[in-house]
Amino acid sequence: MATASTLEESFKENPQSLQHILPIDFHSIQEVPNSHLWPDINNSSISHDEKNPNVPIIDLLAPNVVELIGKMTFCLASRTEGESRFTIMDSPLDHAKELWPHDYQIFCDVMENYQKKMKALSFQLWLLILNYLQPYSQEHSIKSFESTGALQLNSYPCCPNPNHALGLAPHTDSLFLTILHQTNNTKGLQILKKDQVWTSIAPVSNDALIVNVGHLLHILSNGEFPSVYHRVLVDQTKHRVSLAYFFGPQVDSMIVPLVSSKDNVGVEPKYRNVKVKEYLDLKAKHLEKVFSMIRF
Ligand SMILES: O=C(O)CCC(=O)C(=O)O
Ligand SMILES: [Fe+2]
Repeated sequence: MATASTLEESFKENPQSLQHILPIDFHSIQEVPNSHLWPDINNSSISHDEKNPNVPIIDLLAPNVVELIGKMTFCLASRTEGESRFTIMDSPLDHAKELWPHDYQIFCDVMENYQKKMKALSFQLWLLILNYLQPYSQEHSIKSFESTGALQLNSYPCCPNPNHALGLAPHTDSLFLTILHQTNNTKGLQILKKDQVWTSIAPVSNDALIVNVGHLLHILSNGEFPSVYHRVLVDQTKHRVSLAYFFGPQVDSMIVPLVSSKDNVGVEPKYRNVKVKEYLDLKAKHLEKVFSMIRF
């Protein structure tokens, strides 16, 4: 089998995460079909907490931004869900031409511009995080690594029975950071807090973005920036759309837990070194169990 050398090839080689998506016609259904029922969405051990959790809101222009970034304890992060997804890597041109043969340019321009802005923002956040993790490091190799990114457009149609269906099943994101924009002022995103309570993350304002830590940053930071389980609920009357920009390293990079900063002297790495490609393959096969597979 050919070895993937880009994120895009790696996604194509590992389509497992899409295998259990069963498309349904949202216009014709009156009830959630059995294939899409989730029996325990609001059961007692996993309750639905409406209060906004203690998610830090960080102004990137604040003078103490590096310190504030270090306080990020919640960050955002199977799918037989009632959701549609469209993933864009680099140019959406081919897909857009198929969808709108005569009118694809505006969409492409907006998407390319959005990706460019998200890439720049991700890189800015990435440097702040590295400055926090390794404040005294002269090591520039990880700071100047080649990044990759993908933009995913998520659409969650109204659902006749939102208590028995999920928009997106519980998962953690894989790469370094996900920058999420929720539109229409419609909530749906929930994170699993340490006490095992699912908690809604309502949109704060139109110009606030949600930053979610992915598994690879969790490993690189030796657990200092933990990735968080999250899922998406659906709504009976509101259609929700979100844009998730995934930012990460090239698939041939090696992720080595950073344990050499001043504060971390004497700290043992909790995870073994892992190549991004190997990690993505393991995650595609074993989903969330991948974490225990690379933990010491
Ligand atoms: O739609 C959302 O709020 C979350 C999307 C998400 O978690 C993902 O695309 O990985
Ligand atoms: Fe996610």
